[in-house]
Amino acid sequence: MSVGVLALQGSFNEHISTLRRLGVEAIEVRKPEQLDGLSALIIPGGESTTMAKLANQYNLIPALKKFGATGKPIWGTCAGLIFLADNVLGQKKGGQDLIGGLDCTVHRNFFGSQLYSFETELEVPALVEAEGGSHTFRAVFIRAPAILEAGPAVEVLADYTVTHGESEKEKDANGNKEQKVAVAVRQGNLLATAFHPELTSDTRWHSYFLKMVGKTHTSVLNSLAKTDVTKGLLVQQKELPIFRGCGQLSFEL
Ligand SMILES: NC(=O)CC[C@H](N)C(=O)O
Repeated sequence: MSVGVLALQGSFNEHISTLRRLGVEAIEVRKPEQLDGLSALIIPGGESTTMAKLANQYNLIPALKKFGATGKPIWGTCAGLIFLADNVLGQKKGGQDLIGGLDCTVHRNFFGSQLYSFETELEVPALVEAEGGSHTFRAVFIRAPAILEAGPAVEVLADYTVTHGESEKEKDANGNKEQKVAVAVRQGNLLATAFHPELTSDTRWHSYFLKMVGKTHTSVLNSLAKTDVTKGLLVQQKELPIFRGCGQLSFEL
């Protein structure tokens, strides 16, 4: 089994390291033909408009849509979630190419500009049930999107409540100060997270995805069972893009 990671821009290296650490063959995908024969695909975080432009240049959009139509698992993290959404609010003028398939409405920069990036402990019951470990997950939100509406086939795995400011402008469309949004969802073979599991040392989201991919791949499941997820930090916290001025993730406002 091999898992492709869209490697045009953003945090693809971190996904690849985590997959390899879990004993899985990880392939950088930059050309349509590199999707052939993959068991699954990860679309990393980064900047979705830039990624879409590059995907267009490499003639990848039709191939990505075709890959999605095969029903093979795809996991989108942050910008990857935007790529997978059927409906995106807050797009740049002229719009952007999307793969679609995930029946939801996503706000591209829901939490605001880069300054409003944050980390939090998220409750993710389905992840803990499947993978064990701590009852919360350290979630890194970097100029993150959020899922505002989801169709009936979409299972919400984690949500987050934001408190808007006092002014009328900052209340949501219904005048509420508090708003609960979904930040991790699953719809069949599509998994999407508004945050960046690849930037933490906790490999449970990757294991969860690999189990979606590898129900029939016992060798992978066996090697996952032997992996000690607590060993070694993938990225030291001080090195996260949020702190180092987005070296890896290039943002456009
Ligand atoms: N960290 C991220 O992937 C940010 C995504 C960003 N909001 C976008 O529009 O693409």
